[in-house]
Amino acid sequence: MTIAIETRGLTRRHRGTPALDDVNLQIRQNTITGLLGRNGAGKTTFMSLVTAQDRPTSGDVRVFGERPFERAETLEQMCFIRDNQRYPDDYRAKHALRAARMFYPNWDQALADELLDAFRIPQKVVIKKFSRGQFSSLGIVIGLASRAPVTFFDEPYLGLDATARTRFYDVLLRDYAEYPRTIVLSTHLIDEMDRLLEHVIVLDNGKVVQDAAIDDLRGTAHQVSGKTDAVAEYTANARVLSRHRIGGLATAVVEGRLTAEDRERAHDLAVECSSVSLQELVAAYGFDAADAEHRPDDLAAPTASTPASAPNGA
Ligand SMILES: Nc1ncnc2c1ncn2[C@@H]1O[C@H](COP(=O)(O)OP(=O)(O)OP(=O)(O)O)[C@@H](O)[C@H]1O
Repeated sequence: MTIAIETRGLTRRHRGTPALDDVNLQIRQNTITGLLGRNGAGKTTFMSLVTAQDRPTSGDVRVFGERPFERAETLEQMCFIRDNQRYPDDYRAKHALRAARMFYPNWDQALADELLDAFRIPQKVVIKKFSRGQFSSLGIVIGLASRAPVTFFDEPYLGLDATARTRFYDVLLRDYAEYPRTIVLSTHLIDEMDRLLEHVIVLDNGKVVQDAAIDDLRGTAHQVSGKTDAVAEYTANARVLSRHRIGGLATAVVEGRLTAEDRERAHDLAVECSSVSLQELVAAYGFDAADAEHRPDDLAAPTASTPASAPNGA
């Protein structure tokens, strides 16, 4: 197993406030990893640090064993597609592609041409006049045609219509199958993109709260809903990731697989247990107990049933 990206104690602070806090991760070569988490969790910061677009306050980043900063051989192996990419005012799509072709050693012009057509990217309009979706599409074309051994897509779908998003997912899977490489995607469209992902990293407040193969992650938690008292009793000894209450009814996401014993207890307490989607699970990891305390309709989160070690103190 080759490690493509490794970070140790990776920390980035802005005026003392951590955007990324002591992150220790290993991302395997030739996998598609979803980098997930709430707004401000640290996803873009992580990608910027690994691609040497920003420098850590402390800690270490290695890409294929090398420190990327000011190391051309490592930098040309990485492609980082983000929504605030800037181009010169007079640049059209062909100029952006020409620059990318010169930079990325594995560039595939035939794939770039195919995708320009497929995403209907205008040829005669300067990039600065592109619509939001056209701008995202150009990033997708460059990210895929670069065939960079390590490719980062930071929320690549902004402004894309449903047809274009589906096309992106299909082309990504097709090209990855033919040319395996290490791809890291940040996304909030988790249920839509989970079929692409083999591994998931969840960040919250700059820290890693989950790092697992997607198949291991599925079923690591379940949801219980019913009358508030009954849900409280069901969760009395459980590690609760999130809780919500509407009127006299409550829902909680509980860590742990749903066992036959759980089903029996649920039946006795007249509560309903169900599986959670990846999106619901990630939302539960980002659940903010402190916020919930201020909302009268939510159960006060930190209770005896919620061990202090739970993510976010939830
Ligand atoms: N240049 C900066 N100066 C001050 N704070 C910053 C700076 N860049 C990032 N931050 C802060 O660092 C934290 C992490 O930001 P980051 O952009 O990495 O989050 P994210 O997970 O990518 O969020 P989103 O899903 O909204 O894109 C945020 O609280 C953000 O406000």
